[in-house]
Amino acid sequence: MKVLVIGAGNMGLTYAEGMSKSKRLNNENIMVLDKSDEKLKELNEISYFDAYKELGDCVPKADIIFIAVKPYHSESLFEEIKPLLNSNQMAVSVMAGVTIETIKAGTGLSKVVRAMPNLPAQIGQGLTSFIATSDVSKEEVATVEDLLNTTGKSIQVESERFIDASTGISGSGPAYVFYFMQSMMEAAEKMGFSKNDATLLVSQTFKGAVELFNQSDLTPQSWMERVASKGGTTQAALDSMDNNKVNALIQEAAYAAFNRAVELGKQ
Ligand SMILES: NC(=O)C1=CN([C@@H]2O[C@H](COP(=O)(O)OP(=O)(O)OC[C@H]3O[C@@H](n4cnc5c(N)ncnc54)[C@H](O)[C@@H]3O)[C@@H](O)[C@H]2O)C=CC1
Ligand SMILES: O=C(O)[C@@H]1CCC=N1
Repeated sequence: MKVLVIGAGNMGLTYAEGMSKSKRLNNENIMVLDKSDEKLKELNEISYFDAYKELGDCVPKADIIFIAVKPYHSESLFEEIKPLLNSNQMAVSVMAGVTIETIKAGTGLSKVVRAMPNLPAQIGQGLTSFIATSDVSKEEVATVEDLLNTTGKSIQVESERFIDASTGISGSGPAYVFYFMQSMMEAAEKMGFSKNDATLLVSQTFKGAVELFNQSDLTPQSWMERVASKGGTTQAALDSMDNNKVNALIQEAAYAAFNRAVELGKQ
């Protein structure tokens, strides 16, 4: 089995690296293509795959083609790639908002997997949601699942709506966490801490809180109650967040990403 990754950016390279550790593939079976010359120089330095610039040199050899270009580059890529594909090949797209219908029409392929990963995939801690068309066999789904899991965990969803929904939760979600971290670091610096200390105070707090949560069966609400003493400091902060409707605003933000994914799919 040979896998080709098209688009060697954050996501494409992450998958290429993850898959290089898969028992299903060895390095000669992984091909990576990027159209940027600068990127190509970088790719040629990496030993765990073969780098390509021309679609014609690698697309016909691939069984599975991972598409990891930006959504707005998909149309031109589809035009170039379509004449080179055959019906036995499978496309796995990680592009936000690009629907299965669009991928099928653009590539002419009927075996299509649409996936939504997230950035922690870079350290093997990603979460990918995915859905496969009915032409993808059970064995092929298992293969794709194994490949996706080289970057973390995955869930197979029932309908494409959940791919767009998971874009609003897990796909874009790491940015919400960074947003919260940034705000807390700014508050720490305003209180007089150095940048280094502010960074440590916040990063270790996030790490510890997530680890506590992961090692228990408790809900976030229960953990909040364990931190907060009646009439104490945490309650003052939580009340401030409630008064400012932070919960509703976070949910609104997640829906904004979900809606944007749906909107991208209509373009
Ligand atoms: N960055 C993230 O956290 C996530 C990104 N995604 C999706 O992954 C996809 C890629 O995102 P990133 O890796 O962040 O983008 P990126 O900009 O880092 O990488 C895209 C790469 O594709 C290359 N490229 C563009 N057109 C090409 C073509 N026709 N042929 C070959 N290579 C081409 C570019 O040179 C670039 O190296 C996007 O569609 C995005 O929606 C999905 C989930 C999370
Ligand atoms: O912002 C984006 O459109 C992509 C999809 C999820 C994370 N990054």
